[in-house]
Formats: sequence, structure tokens, C-alpha cells
Amino acid sequence: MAGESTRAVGSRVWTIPNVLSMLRLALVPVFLVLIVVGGYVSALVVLVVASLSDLLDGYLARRLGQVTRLGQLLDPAADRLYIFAALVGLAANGLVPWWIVVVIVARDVFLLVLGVVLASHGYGPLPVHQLGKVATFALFFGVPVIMLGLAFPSAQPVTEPVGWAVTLWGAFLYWWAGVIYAIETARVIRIPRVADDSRSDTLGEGG
Ligand SMILES: O=P(O)(O)OC[C@H](O)CO
Repeated sequence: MAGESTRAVGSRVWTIPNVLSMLRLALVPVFLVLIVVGGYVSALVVLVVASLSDLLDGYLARRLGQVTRLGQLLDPAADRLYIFAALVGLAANGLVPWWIVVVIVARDVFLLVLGVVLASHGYGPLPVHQLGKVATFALFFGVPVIMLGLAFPSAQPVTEPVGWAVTLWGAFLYWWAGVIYAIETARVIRIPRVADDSRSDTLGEGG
């Protein structure tokens, strides 16, 4: 729903799309528990339902003119939480290494810090970069493909290499987008180039 930032955005809370987003968020703990207990087929069903509700609430928000600020926050938050939950659940079962969970969560903590820096200078969040969208999409595709192999072991020869390749590529792009956000944050708040300025001052005085 990032592209909606240019549309008229409302401040209502209890709209149909927002209720759908809240229900999607409420399903995150169910999704996590299902993974932890090894119910990968059921977890994938929850994920498919959540993804369909994501498409539906985006459509309804546009169709009913119910694009809201809350919706713009809830949607990406839900996407992130499903990715975190899948990775945490799989790591808890020893099926993915914990470092990949740390890499993904650390990137979002990094973005949170950038958000605080921007807010402290009076700026709102940066617009979503295309690379961030591609990275989230890759993670949202790669991690469920790994789960697909766990749900249907006969598919593993295909799902394991494909799922891992896409997940690792997604994690790389996720951080690459993070670096772009950091550069953009520095540009926005116009960090003074202290080293260069003081150097030219010193040279000036010396000459
Ligand atoms: O969608 P992401 O993960 O690239 O994050 C976007 C940032 O929150 C933009 O402010």
C-alpha cells in the first residue's frame, strides 16, 4: 500500500480494510505456534489466507476510498511480522540458523534508529524504496518456499535450493535497501561535513 502515500489519506481507524489488517496481525501468533509445533501445512494455509486478505484490503481501501494512515502502518508491519514469525519458528525448530533471524531483525532495528533520527530532526518516515519492496517480496516468497519443502518433503529437492537462494538474496537486498535509507537519511538531515569544513578552515587560516 506504499503507492497510496500520494492519495488522499484518512485518519479513520475502524474501516473495513483496517479491520482486515488487524485480523491479519492477530493471526501472526497462530502462524508462529503452528510452525513451532511442526504444523507446516496449516501454517502455510494461514499465510495464504493472510496474503489474500492483504490483497483484498488494499483493493477495498482504494475502491471504498478508505486509505488511512493506520492502514499504511499496519500493512508493512504485518508483512514484517509474518517474515519474523516464520524465521523465528523455523530457527526454534533448528531448521534455519539464528543468524539469519538476527540479520533480518537487525535491519529493521537499524531502520527504526533512522526513523528516530529523522523524527528528532522533524522529518517523517522516508518513502518506501523500490528495492525495499523487492526485498520484502523475495523474503515473503523465499521463506514460505522453504516451509513448503517441510510440509511436503518430496518437494524438498526443488524447494530447498530455491527457497534458500531467494531468502538469502532477499536478506541481502533488505540490507542494501537499508543502506540506501541511511544515505537518504543523511542527505535529508544534511549532516554537516565537519571533517571537510574544518580542514578547509584550517587550510584557509594557514594560507
Ligand atoms: O519496506 P521497507 O522494509 O523497505 O521499509 C521502508 C521504510 O519503513 C521506509 O520508511
